[in-house]
Amino acid sequence: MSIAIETRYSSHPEDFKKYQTTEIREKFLLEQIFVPNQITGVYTMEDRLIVGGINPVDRPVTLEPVDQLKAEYFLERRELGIINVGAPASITVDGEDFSLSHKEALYIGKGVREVIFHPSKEGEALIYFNSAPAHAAYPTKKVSQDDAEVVTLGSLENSNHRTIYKLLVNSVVQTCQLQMGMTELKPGSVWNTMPAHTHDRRMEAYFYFDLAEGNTISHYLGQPDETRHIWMKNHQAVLSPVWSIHSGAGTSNYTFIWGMAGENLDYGDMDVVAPTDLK
Ligand SMILES: O=C(O)C(=O)C[C@H](O)C(=O)CO
Ligand SMILES: [Zn+2]
Repeated sequence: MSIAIETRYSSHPEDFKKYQTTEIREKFLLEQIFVPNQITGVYTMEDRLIVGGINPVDRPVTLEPVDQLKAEYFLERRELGIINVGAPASITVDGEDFSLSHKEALYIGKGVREVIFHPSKEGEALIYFNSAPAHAAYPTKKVSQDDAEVVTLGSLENSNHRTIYKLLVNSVVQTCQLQMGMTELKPGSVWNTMPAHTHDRRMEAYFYFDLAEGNTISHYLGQPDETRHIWMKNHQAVLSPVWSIHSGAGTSNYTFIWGMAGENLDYGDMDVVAPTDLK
């Protein structure tokens, strides 16, 4: 079996206040997303999102059903969003071949029976994925940065100048509940999602990458008036329950992938927190 998905249960914000560093890391941090020739990830009970990485090195890796799903095949009742964070990748979806360049995305709909991830001929194949329960079968669609809805936010003066590429969002591709995109920080800027926000309607997961050797990111989580932090490395992911902010500051700039599932498909539905109200 080349797929290993760990179950993680939800946390109550009142309990979260009592967690020590180790418990915060065990419950929210995904330390090792990429394992050679494996699909590795977490099935979180936060909106039942599955978050993980795929790293085919010297043989193709197939998306097999996992026990948590009790399904004949992985996408029997689910949709899948993938973003290539490595070398040019090739993926076979029910017999059709797709090529993804670095930072390109692919939406794969419910009902697809076979997904195969191939080793890259040009370097390391590193594919990040999110999967959510789905009620309808929408077509598989490749989305590049040119197809994305793009917004630039922040400023160098505020150390938060960044470009948000909304890749798998409902203005670009039909999905059931999944939304995914990528935010690139400009050189000299280190803060993402500042001002911070929550959205009770959707949980979120982050995956940090393109962080230069020797650097780290302090990711902030918790209710706005009760925050904690997790020191994160390149190629690590973190879960954000609906009650939690999800913001971060790096010791240099970086890129991250955000993914959400839940009540609505409205990216702009956020409850923004003034920086001076954070505690
Ligand atoms: O830098 C940002 O701001 C973001 O990328 C925010 C995420 O897209 C997000 O949190 C969406 O809800
Ligand atoms: Zn958010």
